[in-house]
Amino acid sequence: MGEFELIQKHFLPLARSGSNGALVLGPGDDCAIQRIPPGRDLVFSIDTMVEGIHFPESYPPEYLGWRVLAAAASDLAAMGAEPACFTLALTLPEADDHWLTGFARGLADASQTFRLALAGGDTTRGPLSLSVQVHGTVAEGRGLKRSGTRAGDLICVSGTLGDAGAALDYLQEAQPTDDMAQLLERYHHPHPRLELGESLIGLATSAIDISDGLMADLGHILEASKAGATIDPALIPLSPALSRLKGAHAVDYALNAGDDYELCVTIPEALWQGASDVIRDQMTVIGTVNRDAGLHIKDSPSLSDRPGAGFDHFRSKA
Ligand SMILES: Nc1ncnc2c1ncn2[C@@H]1O[C@H](COP(=O)(O)OP(=O)(O)O)[C@@H](O)[C@H]1O
Ligand SMILES: Cc1ncc(C[n+]2csc(CCOP(=O)(O)OP(=O)(O)O)c2C)c(N)n1
Ligand SMILES: [Mg+2]
Repeated sequence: MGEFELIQKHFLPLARSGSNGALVLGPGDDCAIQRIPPGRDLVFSIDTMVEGIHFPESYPPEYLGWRVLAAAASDLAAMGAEPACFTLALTLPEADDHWLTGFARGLADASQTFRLALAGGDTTRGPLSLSVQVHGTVAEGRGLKRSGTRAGDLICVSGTLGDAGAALDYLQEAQPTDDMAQLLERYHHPHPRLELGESLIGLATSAIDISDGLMADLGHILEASKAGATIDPALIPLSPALSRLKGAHAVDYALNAGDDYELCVTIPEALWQGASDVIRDQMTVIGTVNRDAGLHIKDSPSLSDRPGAGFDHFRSKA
């Protein structure tokens, strides 16, 4: 199968089935064309996944198709953006029809679920890696940023944390228990909080999605906002499966493991009290922003500001 045949067979049908009003021109020309509605800002970001770093070797292609788009879409959720379209740069060691069929199926599922149309891409030969650029829009000037939180704001996270990160311990498990299977599902099928992100515009003073771990990603908010925070580890939402499997260590996964693709946001207390049940039901208050610099973990000074928290591709081992 040649490069053009591969694109025609596996990606053009996907582009047609997932097309939406945002795209004036999809794949097949030198560029795609996206129309930005009046009064909206374009919001865009790119993310790369590399075999052996972001997903294991011989990872099922259908999971990979979903995961790569979900992880990229999570950045749109963190900005409160409405999804529009994406491009895909795919580097493959070989054109394996079976692999491509599975990959395209997972990608199509995610494309439809997240309302992100495939706008174009690039296909090359080499070690397996994928880059996805996502585009969305937000009302002019309203995009949620990492900066903007003030002392007194509540720190809230969506869902439960730590499951996907802990799932790494069970990826090779031949016969996972039900609890392990629940964690593995969180790793294979992350669900970026797109609707929640959009609904937080006007409430959240800052936002980030948790890809590197809560400590690291909340740290980015605090740095961008020039603020500090105290969080109570006892308030961090954990799934029953994670608590059963990891006991007292469950909270360490929630703080540092990453791969959650949940949101961490700050909200002034009065706005949180008045927030809709739909929002409040998806989120848990875990602490407050304060003036003193640094991130403090209540009752655990040894954990506070622990250097090296989160995932850093270039952290030196020294
Ligand atoms: N090579 C690069 N050139 C320019 N900006 C970059 C580059 N790599 C990362 N960034 C920027 O640094 C910021 C943090 O990146 P990253 O940690 O990858 O964010 P995220 O977790 O949201 O994907 C982003 O604003 C991103 O655009
Ligand atoms: C096989 C495997 N090992 C380890 C991890 C853990 N991991 C790898 S990268 C990463 C952080 C997110 O990656 P990054 O490239 O920093 O994404 P971004 O913050 O840009 O969204 C995590 C938690 C994983 N997902 N899969
Ligand atoms: Mg990134």
